[in-house]
Amino acid sequence: MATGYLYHELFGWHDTGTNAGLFPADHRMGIQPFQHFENAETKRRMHELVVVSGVIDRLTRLEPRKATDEEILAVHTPEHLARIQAGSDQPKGGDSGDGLSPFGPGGIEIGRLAAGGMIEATTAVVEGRVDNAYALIRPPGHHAEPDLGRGFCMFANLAIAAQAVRRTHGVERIAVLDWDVHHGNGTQKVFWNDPHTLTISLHQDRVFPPDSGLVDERGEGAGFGYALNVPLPPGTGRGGYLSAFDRVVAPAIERFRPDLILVASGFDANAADPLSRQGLTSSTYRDLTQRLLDLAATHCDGRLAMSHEGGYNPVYVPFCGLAVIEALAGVTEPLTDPYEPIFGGMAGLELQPHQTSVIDQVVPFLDDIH
Ligand SMILES: O=C(CCC1CCCC1)NO
Ligand SMILES: [Zn+2]
Repeated sequence: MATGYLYHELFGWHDTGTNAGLFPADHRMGIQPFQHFENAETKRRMHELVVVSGVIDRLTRLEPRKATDEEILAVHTPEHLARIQAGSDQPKGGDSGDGLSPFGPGGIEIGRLAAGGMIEATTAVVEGRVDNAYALIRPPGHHAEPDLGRGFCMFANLAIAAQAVRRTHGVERIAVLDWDVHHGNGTQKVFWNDPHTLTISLHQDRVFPPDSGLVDERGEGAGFGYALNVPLPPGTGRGGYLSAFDRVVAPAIERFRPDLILVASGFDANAADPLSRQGLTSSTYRDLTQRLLDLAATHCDGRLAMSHEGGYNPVYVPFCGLAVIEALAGVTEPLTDPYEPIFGGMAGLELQPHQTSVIDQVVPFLDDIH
C-alpha cells in the first residue's frame, strides 16, 4: 500500500496572529492576547508524531506547489482572489473575508501552497503514483465559499483539487466526506448544483456556521440529493459516528459509485477539542478510515485523498491524525494512543436514541442518489 504524504514547513508559517481566532486582545474587556486557535503548533505536532513514530518511513513524500490563478478561479470568484491578493500585499497582511480568518503579509503564497498541495496529493492518487494520500496542509479550506473566506479558511483546497483533476484527468464522479466537526459549507456550496460531486458532511449540529448543515440542505437543481448533511447532537461519540457512517455514508457512496473519494479531514470532533463538544478518539478515526479504504477498494481502485482541516487540541490531534495515516498506510502495529482509555472511557459515547433519530431523518434521502 503506497500512501502519499504532503507537508511543508511553510504551512507552519501561515500567520494567524494573537486574536485567538475570535476577538482581538482588549484589556478593557478582559480579553488577553492568545495564539489563534488555528495555529501552526497543532499541525506541526501532528507532522512531528508522524516522523518520530517512524510512520514517515512507510510513506511516499509528496511536495506541494502553488495553485495557479486558473486553478483557484475554477472555484472562487475573481473578486475573492483579488481580496486575498490585496490583503497579502499589505504590510501587516489581511483577512480572508469574515474577520476571523487572518493571514500575514505574503500570506496568499501559503494559501496557494495549501490548495496546490491538495491538488498534488489528489493528482498523485489519480495517476496511481500512490494508492491514497494525506495532505497535511494549512490554512484549511472547507468553509471557504466561492466569494468569501471564512472559518479560518482562505481557499477551498479540496474543491479546488477536485476541479483540477476533473480538468486534467477527466475524473467524473467524486464523493466528498467531511468529518471535520464543523459543517463543510464551502465544499457544499461549490458543488450545490452538481450531481457529479456527492458531498456528505458529518458534523456537530449548528456549531459552525451556526445556521448551516441542516438535514434539509440537499442540493439544488440537478444537484438535488447530492448533498447530505448529518448534524449530530453535541456529545456524539464512537457509536453515533460509526452508525452515521454505516447507515448514511457507506450506502450513499455505494449508490454513487465514485471514481475518487476525497475527505475533508478535520480532527475537531476529538473528545478534548476546544471548539466543539463531540467525543471521538483515535480508534474511531482509524475505523472510519478503514471503512473508507474498503469502499474505495470496491468502487474506485482504492483512490482516496484527504485534505487536513480543523482540530485544535495540540496534545490529542496528533494521535488522531496518526491513526488515520497508519490506516491509510496499512500499518499493522499502530502506536498506542495513551489517551484512548481516558477519552474513550467516558460514559455515553455509545449510540444514543437522539442521535439515531437524526440519522433516521437522512437515510431516506439515499433514494435520490442515482
Ligand atoms: O475548525 C473550524 C473553525 C471553526 C471556528 C470558526 C469560528 C468559530 C469556530 N472549522 O472546521
Ligand atoms: Zn472544524
